[in-house]
Amino acid sequence: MNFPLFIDLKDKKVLIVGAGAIAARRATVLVEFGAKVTVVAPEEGRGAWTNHVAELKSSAAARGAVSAQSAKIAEGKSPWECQTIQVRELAQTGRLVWKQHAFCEQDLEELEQSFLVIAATSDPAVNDYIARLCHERHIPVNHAGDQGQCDFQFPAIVRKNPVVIGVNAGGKDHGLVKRVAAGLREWLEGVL
Ligand SMILES: C[C@@]1(CC(=O)O)C2=NC(=C\c3[nH]c(c(CCC(=O)O)c3CC(=O)O)Cc3[nH]c(c(CC(=O)O)c3CCC(=O)O)/C=C3\N/C(=C\2)[C@@H](CCC(=O)O)[C@]3(C)CC(=O)O)/[C@H]1CCC(=O)O
Ligand SMILES: NC(=O)c1ccc[n+]([C@@H]2O[C@H](COP(=O)([O-])OP(=O)(O)OC[C@H]3O[C@@H](n4cnc5c(N)ncnc54)[C@H](O)[C@@H]3O)[C@@H](O)[C@H]2O)c1
Repeated sequence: MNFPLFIDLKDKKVLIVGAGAIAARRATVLVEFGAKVTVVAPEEGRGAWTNHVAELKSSAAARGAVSAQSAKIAEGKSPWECQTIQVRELAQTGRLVWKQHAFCEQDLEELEQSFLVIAATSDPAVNDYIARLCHERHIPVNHAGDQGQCDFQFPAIVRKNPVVIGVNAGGKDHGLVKRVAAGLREWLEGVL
């Protein structure tokens, strides 16, 4: 069972390696909490994010909705599904710095200055390598493809100022986490 530590991320450097769906989901949340995020990746991902965007578009078109986002919100989808912002847009609007190349030696300094690191590339060997670099330097790392190499996990976040709730199931059931968070969001609306 993981301990829910509530960390002040304001102006702390976070390095995310990879720019796919997972990286975008994490970057969106971290930026919102004030972290100074740098992404290192040659291009945006073509994995889950591409499917997600295609699904958003077809669902919006089917409903004749004004925007894909509003269609999803109307369907009661979770915030990550509605609100995740792509890495390119976060970079273009100055909310993070995107170093557009594959992770290499010149990024070591960035890694060493980071408070947290997220290894979320589609290449397991690169993720393993980043996790190892972090473990050797005692920098907390989240490895998107292997929970055994993670020092911390991402919770589902429920928040209404000033309350923040993080939901986690020890990495055993993200579907359960999503359902619990959805229930808590509804409940929090009623009590605050
Ligand atoms: C809470 C949330 C936060 C977030 O990620 O932003 C979260 N996952 C969310 C969504 C989500 N995750 C996945 C999909 C399917 C589509 C997709 O691929 O994107 C979706 C989307 C959906 O379900 O709609 C697939 C998935 N997830 C993990 C694996 C690997 C594995 O299980 O090993 C796989 C692939 C294997 C599989 O498909 O089973 C692992 C993790 N997911 C975690 C958190 C961590 C601990 C969770 C726990 O405590 O159990 C951990 C360990 C990551 C970590 O932190 O290291 C967020 C809901 C936010 C919300 O609703 O507000
Ligand atoms: N934890 C979770 O919730 C979860 C869910 C699904 C998948 N995963 C894992 O997360 C990984 C990423 O998933 P995704 O859907 O975001 O992938 P994706 O394919 O959409 O994106 C991969 C990203 O990695 C980048 N990349 C590849 N090689 C790189 C390198 N050498 N240096 C820097 N960047 C590099 C690509 O440019 C791209 O931006 C998957 O491979 C899988 O292991 C985790």
